[in-house]
Amino acid sequence: MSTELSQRLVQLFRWSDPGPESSHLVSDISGWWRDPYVLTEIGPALVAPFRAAAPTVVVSPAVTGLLLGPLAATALGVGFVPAHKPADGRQPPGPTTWAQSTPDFRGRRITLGVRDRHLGPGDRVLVVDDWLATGAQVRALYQLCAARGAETVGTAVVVTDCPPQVNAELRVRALLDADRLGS
Ligand SMILES: O=P(O)(O)OC[C@H]1O[C@H](OP(=O)(O)OP(=O)(O)O)[C@H](O)[C@@H]1O
Repeated sequence: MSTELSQRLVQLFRWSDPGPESSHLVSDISGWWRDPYVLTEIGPALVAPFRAAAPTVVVSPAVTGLLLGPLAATALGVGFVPAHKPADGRQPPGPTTWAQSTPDFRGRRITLGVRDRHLGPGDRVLVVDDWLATGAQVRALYQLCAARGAETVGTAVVVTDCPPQVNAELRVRALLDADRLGS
């Protein structure tokens, strides 16, 4: 990744205070999307470590993944498959394979679903997301891909906050470690 991109990712990131009802700050990554350089460069930077693995498809979880995943897929010249979260209030139509995560960074067990007709044997999946905290949602996506007979080549994220052993287990490549962003 270029120094310019990593500097902009850090400079454009904000921690946001949701108010007295919240005990913690929340990440604000909206500045990344507003910057044309980041928007152009982030997809190619995410996929660069995985080009040799020849992914055939990018899979990303809703909702931020619906923006980031297509940027990565376009950079690879492959298609994109969203992992739906019915908790959002919308059910994907047609046959769908489901997986449930272990508790994620907010203690939530997230149900994720991928349309059967978009993923199957012969696919080599690159998972793409903005942030890895516990790795719970990515692990559930790996289970989901395996249930469809697809192979996972790894996970590309912008920021990882995971311990090294989790990054290694999930074959994670990140553009930034969370400690670059302070708190
Ligand atoms: O490593 P984990 O503990 O699994 O958590 C990481 C996930 O949590 C966040 O998504 P969230 O579910 O908040 O959805 P969002 O994209 O709507 O922010 C983030 O975008 C990752 O997808």
